[in-house]
Amino acid sequence: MSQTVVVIGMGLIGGSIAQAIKKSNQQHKVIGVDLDERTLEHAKLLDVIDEQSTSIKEAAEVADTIVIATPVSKTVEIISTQLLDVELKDNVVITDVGSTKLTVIKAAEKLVERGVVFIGGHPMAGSHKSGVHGSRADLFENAFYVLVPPENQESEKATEHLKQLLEGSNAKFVTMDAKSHDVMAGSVSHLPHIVASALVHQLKGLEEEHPMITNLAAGGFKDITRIASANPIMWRDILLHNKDVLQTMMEDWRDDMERVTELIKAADANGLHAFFADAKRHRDGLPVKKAGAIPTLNDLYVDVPDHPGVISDVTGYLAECEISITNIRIIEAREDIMGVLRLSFRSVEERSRAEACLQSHKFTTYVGE
Ligand SMILES: NC(=O)c1ccc[n+]([C@@H]2O[C@H](COP(=O)([O-])OP(=O)(O)OC[C@H]3O[C@@H](n4cnc5c(N)ncnc54)[C@H](O)[C@@H]3O)[C@@H](O)[C@H]2O)c1
Ligand SMILES: O=C(O)C(=O)C[C@]1(C(=O)O)C=C[C@@H](O)C=C1
Repeated sequence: MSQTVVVIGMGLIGGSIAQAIKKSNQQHKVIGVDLDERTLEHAKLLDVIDEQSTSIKEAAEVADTIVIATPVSKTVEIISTQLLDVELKDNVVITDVGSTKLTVIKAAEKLVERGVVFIGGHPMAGSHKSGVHGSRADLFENAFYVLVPPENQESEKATEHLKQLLEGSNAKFVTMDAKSHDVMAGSVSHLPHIVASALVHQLKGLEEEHPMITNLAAGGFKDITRIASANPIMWRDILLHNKDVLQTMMEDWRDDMERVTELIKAADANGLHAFFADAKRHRDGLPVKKAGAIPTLNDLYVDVPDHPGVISDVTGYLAECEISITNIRIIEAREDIMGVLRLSFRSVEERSRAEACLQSHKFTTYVGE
């Protein structure tokens, strides 16, 4: 049966949700709502949505499902004020995609009191890029997608409805309570974001005295600080809405840094070794292949001889095989040694096809997981 789905906030996540819904529900109508008309024009041109609107009220009135994909403070405002003034359909299901859950669920209490079903949501995948241009139907493929249903009878039916609606995302749905979500997301997403941005601030502070410093910032710094390029409004809101959890985590973090400082001061070789060895053991044991904690990047490593044109050979063969690369990086390219290329693909299937394609051209490839 055809339904109307309204997605409020046509950015990276809203656009990806809209595309995933359209992928597996061609019969549904997806209306995109945003404050920014140009964003809506682009979403329409890119075929991300069927219709556009700048009015939450007008769109929400005709919606069977509403997905709110704005920064968390706006989401809270929309839920606790704007949607309260709307004559919603009787069986409407409302969800959000915000990176924090407790304040969002709390904000939804008034709607819930009115008999509206609200299920919190958070797809655990994304990017440091924002905006509808970066959105993709497969952005959440293989990633965990957290749902926070209320404790009542209708929630089971509504949860199933959402899972079905979002089936095209190929995400792995899990349900949990808001508090547990905020603690876990605080550890694996929010605290790392603060640390990444702090590292960039530290580099900035040294730039005047050491102008060469940015040239030396190689793999490690780039890997650990990529996320510092994300949207500051989104991250401001995340910290404001996971305040209590993050205060405690920052204190624990400070204690940890204090502990390492003491080990350095005391030149405690064993203590320092244990600090790194313990982290390595734990990090190496994290589920890389499974969806989740460390999302698979679908990477393929390719040995390349050190001669001019070899990278264009690799990309050329992949183009011939009609395989798109989402990221490419030279890991080792020093003189006299074999270089290693790291290629990233959208899915494991694409990576397998790339493997076969490059092996048929006599390249040695391996999956680094
Ligand atoms: N980016 C990620 O990696 C990621 C991953 C998972 C969840 N999230 C969550 O998803 C949400 C959206 O993030 P994003 O990365 O898509 O941001 P984005 O900046 O790409 O998009 C947000 C969109 O919301 C619109 N908007 C803002 N206020 C609005 C309002 N009052 N009414 C209508 N539209 C409004 C903006 O114009 C923009 O187009 C956030 O809550 C974020 O915490 C982000
Ligand atoms: O991959 C990235 O760039 C992200 O930062 C994605 C990321 C994360 O921290 O893992 C960011 C915020 C979200 O709420 C979920 C996912």
